[in-house]
Amino acid sequence: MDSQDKHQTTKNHHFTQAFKHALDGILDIIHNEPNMRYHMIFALGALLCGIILRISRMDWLWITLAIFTVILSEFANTIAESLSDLVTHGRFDPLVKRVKDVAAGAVVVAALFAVITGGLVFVPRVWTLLF
Ligand SMILES: Nc1ncnc2c1ncn2[C@@H]1O[C@H](COP(=O)(O)OP(=O)(O)OP(=O)(O)O)[C@@H](O)[C@H]1O
Repeated sequence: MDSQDKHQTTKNHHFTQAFKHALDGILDIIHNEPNMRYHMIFALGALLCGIILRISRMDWLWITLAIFTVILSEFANTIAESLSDLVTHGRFDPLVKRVKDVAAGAVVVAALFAVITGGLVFVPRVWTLLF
């Protein structure tokens, strides 16, 4: 990243520049949001279980959907938090409380979807293996 890029406020000039900034965003959220790292560890666990238990193509679709739903909800949550902090600078605001709580709720709902999906896919397979 050159010094001009660091303080860029204009539109991206080409695809590689846009992609690099998108990559910066992904690395930033992984580096700065512990919850994102937990989501990724769980996702890796689900992928390993899928490989070990040889789940079907349809089950892979559900597991992938669940993983990306949780990850995207964490992106949305982080965007909401960052914009809120930008506006309030640490000052309490009831509307910001609502924004942050609703955004956090979205992550919980997505995580619930992932837990249910994982349960529906993996539990019957483990059950058949054990009994
Ligand atoms: N400026 C504010 N005004 C009102 N309420 C706030 C404000 N900042 C934080 N809060 C309240 O504190 C809670 C925690 O805020 P914070 O920004 O630390 O989110 P978090 O859920 O801990 O973040 P993360 O998703 O990174 O764990 C929010 O859900 C909200 O209820």
